[in-house]
Amino acid sequence: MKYVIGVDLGTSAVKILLVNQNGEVCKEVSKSYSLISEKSGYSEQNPEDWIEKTTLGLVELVEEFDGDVNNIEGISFSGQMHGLVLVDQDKQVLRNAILWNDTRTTKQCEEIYEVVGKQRLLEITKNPALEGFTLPKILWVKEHEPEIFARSSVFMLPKDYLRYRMTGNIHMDYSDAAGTLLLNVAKRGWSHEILNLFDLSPEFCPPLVESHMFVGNITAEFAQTTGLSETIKVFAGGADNACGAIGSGILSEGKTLCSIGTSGVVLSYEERNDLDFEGKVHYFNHGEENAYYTMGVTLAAGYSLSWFKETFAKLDAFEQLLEDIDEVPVGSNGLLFTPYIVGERTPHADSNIRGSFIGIDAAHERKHFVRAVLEGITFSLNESIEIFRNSGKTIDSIVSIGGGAKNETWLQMQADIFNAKIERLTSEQGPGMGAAILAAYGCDWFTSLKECADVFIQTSKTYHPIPKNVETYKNIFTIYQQVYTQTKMLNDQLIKFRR
Ligand SMILES: Nc1ncnc2c1ncn2[C@@H]1O[C@H](COP(=O)(O)OP(=O)(O)O)[C@@H](O)[C@H]1O
Ligand SMILES: O=C(CO)[C@@H](O)[C@H](O)COP(=O)(O)O
Repeated sequence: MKYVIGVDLGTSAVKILLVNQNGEVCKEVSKSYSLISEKSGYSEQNPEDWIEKTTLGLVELVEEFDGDVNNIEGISFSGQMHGLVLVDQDKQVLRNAILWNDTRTTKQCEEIYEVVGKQRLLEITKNPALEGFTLPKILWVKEHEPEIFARSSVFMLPKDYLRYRMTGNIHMDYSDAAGTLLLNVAKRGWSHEILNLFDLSPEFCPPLVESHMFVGNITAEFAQTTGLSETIKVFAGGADNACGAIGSGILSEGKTLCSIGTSGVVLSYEERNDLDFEGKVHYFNHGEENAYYTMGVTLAAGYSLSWFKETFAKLDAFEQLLEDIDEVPVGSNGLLFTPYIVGERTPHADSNIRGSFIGIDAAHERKHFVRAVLEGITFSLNESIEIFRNSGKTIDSIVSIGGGAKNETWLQMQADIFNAKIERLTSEQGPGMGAAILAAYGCDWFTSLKECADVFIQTSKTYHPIPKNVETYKNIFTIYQQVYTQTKMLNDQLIKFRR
């Protein structure tokens, strides 16, 4: 039997899957790392933590593998998007990576609109200037840490840096490059127009490759440290959402994905690169050649739940925290939560807005708050689904993945709030599975990603909307949608008190 490895370099942890030729997950390893948040709006990670934890994970995986390591033929990657890693001439990391959920760059986003023009930016990159994207982070370092910027020779995204440390080769794939605001998404090349406008040289950007492309072997040193074979083929990999889509079979028109990780996304496959969503949703290159996807993003989806757990129930596991939410009726007895705890992206691109609990009653217990958090996150994702439906898409069936797909009540809640059938897969590790599929296709086990996905991916359970709940949630959703506008001004006034 042959095997491939899918590495998902997430925000909360690196998750590594060993998958055989039948698509069975033979081993799963997860190693977590933390976020560094110096002040409100800042979110960083030390790239060395990614290397250390991935290496540890691979060592564990190889140690517990009872087959011949030479049969582990390929490895590929899925990575948290947009994070800026800057290295110098000697490829030494110059500062912590600034992550996708860091919102310090509102001023740089305004500068991008002024310099490029909003319409032109949309024409080239298909996306608006959002704090989370990479170009604003590059401009922030240029302005605030000029001595660091002057020493930088090339930028990378998180999984590209990990792959560089494993192979010694630097590349970036189209699906991840699409989230930098430096790529001409339709023409699939770095935008020299945008690079010139910001005085950035083309050498600052890594060579572009397809996600399934072979980009080298691991170094002898990395092979020795991990126990992997030096002959293992390394394939580029993709953005976590592109990989999540591949790993959930979102490889043809009409397929929709809901992924609840640290962030939450609703994503739809697009064959075409010339649709106009006016920047209301993200429009990126897929990990499949010449395909695209559109996507709405809730910045703090799983993060809202983990924030609640860390703050109010540190010692409980997620399973314990969620064990009594079934006792709380739909609508959490009038308690409403908005998950804007680090600002928001879709539909309100607003780095200043913050979350709220509305309707706190003396009768509410912890379980009501927990259920309200889950409902608020799901309402936020439903706003993206509404945008897709309003643009003419039919969304009646959604594949749900990510940490959020671990809980049955939450899956039923998704069916009821989205008013769509929810499919849970045998593994909720969509991005890791997508990376494994890229490696399997790269190894020529299959003639297309789709053929591989058909073998590797199975639905384990389907959740159907319950009409009575759908009706209740519809009514509460209209109240939820008002909270943003009703609390916007209050939050703006509170900014000066944030640290
Ligand atoms: N048992 C569980 N039930 C529901 N949600 C969970 C559970 N375990 C983890 N989560 C949620 O999943 C999130 C992590 O999901 P994951 O897909 O691993 O994220 P990432 O790829 O961003 O690292 C956590 O923030 C948490 O909110
Ligand atoms: O910023 C985005 C997408 O634009 C995020 O989806 C990141 O890619 C992080 O993903 P998770 O760690 O939540 O999976």
